[in-house]
Amino acid sequence: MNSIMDKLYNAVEEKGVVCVGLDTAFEYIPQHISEGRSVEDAIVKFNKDIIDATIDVAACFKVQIAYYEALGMKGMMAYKKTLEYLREKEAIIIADIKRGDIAATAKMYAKAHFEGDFEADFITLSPYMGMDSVEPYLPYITTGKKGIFSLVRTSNKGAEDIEYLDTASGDKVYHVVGDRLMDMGKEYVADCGYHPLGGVIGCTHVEEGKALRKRFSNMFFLIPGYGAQGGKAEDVAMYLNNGNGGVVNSSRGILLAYKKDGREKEYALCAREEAIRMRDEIRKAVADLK
Ligand SMILES: O=C(O)c1cc(=O)[nH]c(=O)n1[C@@H]1O[C@H](COP(=O)(O)O)[C@@H](O)[C@H]1O
Repeated sequence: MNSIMDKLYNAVEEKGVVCVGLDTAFEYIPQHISEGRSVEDAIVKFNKDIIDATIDVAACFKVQIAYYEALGMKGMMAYKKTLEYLREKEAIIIADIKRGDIAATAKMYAKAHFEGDFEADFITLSPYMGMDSVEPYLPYITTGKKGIFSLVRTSNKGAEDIEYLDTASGDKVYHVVGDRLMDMGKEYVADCGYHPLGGVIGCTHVEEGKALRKRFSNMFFLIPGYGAQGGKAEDVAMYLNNGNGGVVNSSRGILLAYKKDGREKEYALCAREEAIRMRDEIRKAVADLK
């Protein structure tokens, strides 16, 4: 069986590491698109254009649910239609929902985002309620069709507040989280060598890149922080294994690429150019590491 991890691994081999972040704030949409359309239609039109323009150069798409939830029902309709379109195009979908709750509730989140209107291939989780808050997702993971990305070491400054705390063993809290995921994931390692309990590892603290890659050798990384948050291709290259083993998200950097040269009418083409530039820059950084 071609599991979701094998699909993601193969997509990276074929298309590179770029994960296009559909964090579509309504104000990002150029006026000629939003004018005369409902909020829902404008978001869907913008997202479809970005998807069409980047699908052959993106390993996957990450849809950040907050941007849609913030708009109420019309936002959630746009979210549903965006996921439907991605599925129609056979794109790999990461739903960035960052859930974390007791097992009974987590079971409902799993159903909500691995089935039905909001079905995605991967979802993001916050593991801070412990591994019993992650276990309810396993029935979906055992099918080989679904996976998760749990926060491990995030890209924000506040990562230092809790994730960086020292534990009695000398490890940081984020090491312990990663170890637990590695332990839980070992039963599910796919043919490509990675298991579907991936980790979110921001690329804004470069000094740890190599160490994390070594310690969590068969954990697939979702790497945010490139571009708008200051992460560089040289940093990202260290979080990868020969250019695979992770996908690198860029949201604002891709969606707002048109603003740099005031090319509003060409927003989709600008997104494509930026995704290609990013892909090639990271490929070069990986090659330079060797
Ligand atoms: O889980 C995430 O995706 C995530 C984790 C993290 O540590 N940092 C982080 O920025 N993110 C997400 O990655 C995206 C980054 O967006 P840009 O900074 O615009 O590229 C947003 O959707 C964030 O919610």
